[in-house]
Amino acid sequence: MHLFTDIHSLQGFLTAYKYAGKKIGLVPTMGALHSGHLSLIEKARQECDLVVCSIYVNPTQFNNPNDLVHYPRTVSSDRQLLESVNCDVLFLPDDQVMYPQKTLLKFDFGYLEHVMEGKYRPGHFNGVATVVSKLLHIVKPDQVYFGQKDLQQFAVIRQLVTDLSFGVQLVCCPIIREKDGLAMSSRNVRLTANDRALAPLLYQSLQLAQKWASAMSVEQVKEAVARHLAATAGIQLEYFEIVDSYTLQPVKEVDEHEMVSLCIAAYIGEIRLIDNIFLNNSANYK
Ligand SMILES: Nc1ncnc2c1ncn2[C@@H]1O[C@H](COP(=O)(O)OP(=O)(O)OP(=O)(O)O)[C@@H](O)[C@H]1O
Ligand SMILES: CC(C)(CO)[C@@H](O)C(=O)[O-]
Ligand code: BAL
Repeated sequence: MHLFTDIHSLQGFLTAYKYAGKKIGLVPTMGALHSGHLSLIEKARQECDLVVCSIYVNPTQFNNPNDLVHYPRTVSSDRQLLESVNCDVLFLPDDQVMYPQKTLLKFDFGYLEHVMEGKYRPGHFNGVATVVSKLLHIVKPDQVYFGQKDLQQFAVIRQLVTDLSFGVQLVCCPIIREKDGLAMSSRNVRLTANDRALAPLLYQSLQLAQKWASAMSVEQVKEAVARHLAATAGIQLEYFEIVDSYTLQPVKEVDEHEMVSLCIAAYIGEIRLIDNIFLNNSANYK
C-alpha cells in the first residue's frame, strides 16, 4: 500500500491512473478502523481500479472538544487492516496539510441540519462539508463511499455534491454490526464493560420501534421508545426520530413516505452513539 501525507505527492501518484482512465474510489474515514470501514473498502475494491482511503480526525466537525481529544487513534493497526483488504493508497494528512490557515468556509444546509445530528452537534456538518469538499478536490475520485450509519451525513453530502457539481458518484453502504446488534463504531472502544453490555439496547429499540410502527402512530412509537430506554439507568436518550430517508425530516405518518428511517442517538455512560434502520424499502438507497 502506498502512503502519502501531503497533497502534492498524492496527486502526482494519482495523475497516471487518471490519464489511463482508471476508476478511482475514495473512502474517507477518521481511522480507528473496524469491519464497518473495511466493508466500504471492499465495496470500493469491487467497483474501482484504485482504492484510496483517507484517515484524518477532522477537528472542525467536533462540537465537543473532549470528544476530539479522546477520539481513538490507532494508525499502525489501521495500516495493517488496510493492507489486509488490498487498499491501494492511504492518505494520512495532518492538520497543517488540511488546514494551512484557519478556514472561514461556512455552509448552510438549511432544513437538512436543523434536526438530529445537526441540531445536537452545532457546526458539525459545516466541518464535515468542509473536509469532504477538500478531500474530493484533492483526490477527484469517480466514486466515494460512506456508511448508512451516518445517514444524515450522507444526505448532507448528497446535497453538497450536487450543489457544487463535484461530479462524483456517491455510494451508501449498509451498517455492519457486532453479533449482538451493536452498530460498529470507532467510539465503541471507549465504552466501559458495563456500558458495552447496555449498548445493544439502541439497536433493540430500533427493532422494537419497527415492529410497533405497524400498529401504532408515529407519536405513540416515539413515546414507547423513550419509555423503553428511560427504564435503563446508564442510557440517556438524546433523540429518536422517524424521518423521511432523503429529507431527514420527521414524518407525521409513515405511510405517506416512500422511504422512512428510524434514527436514534443516545449517551451510553459518557459515550454518545448513533444508529438507524430503514423502516421499509431499503434497497438501492442512493
Ligand atoms: N458500522 C458501520 N458500518 C458501515 N459503515 C460504517 C460503520 N461505521 C462507520 N461507517 C462509515 O465509515 C465512514 C467513516 O466513519 P468514521 O471514521 O467516523 O467511523 P465511525 O465508526 O463512524 O466512528 P464514530 O462513529 O465513532 O465517529 C463513514 O462513512 C461511516 O458512516
Ligand atoms: C466523512 C468523514 C470522514 C469526514 O471527516 C467523517 O465524518 C466520517 O468518518 O464519517
Ligand atoms: N462518523 C461521523 C463522524 C463524527 O461522529 O464526527
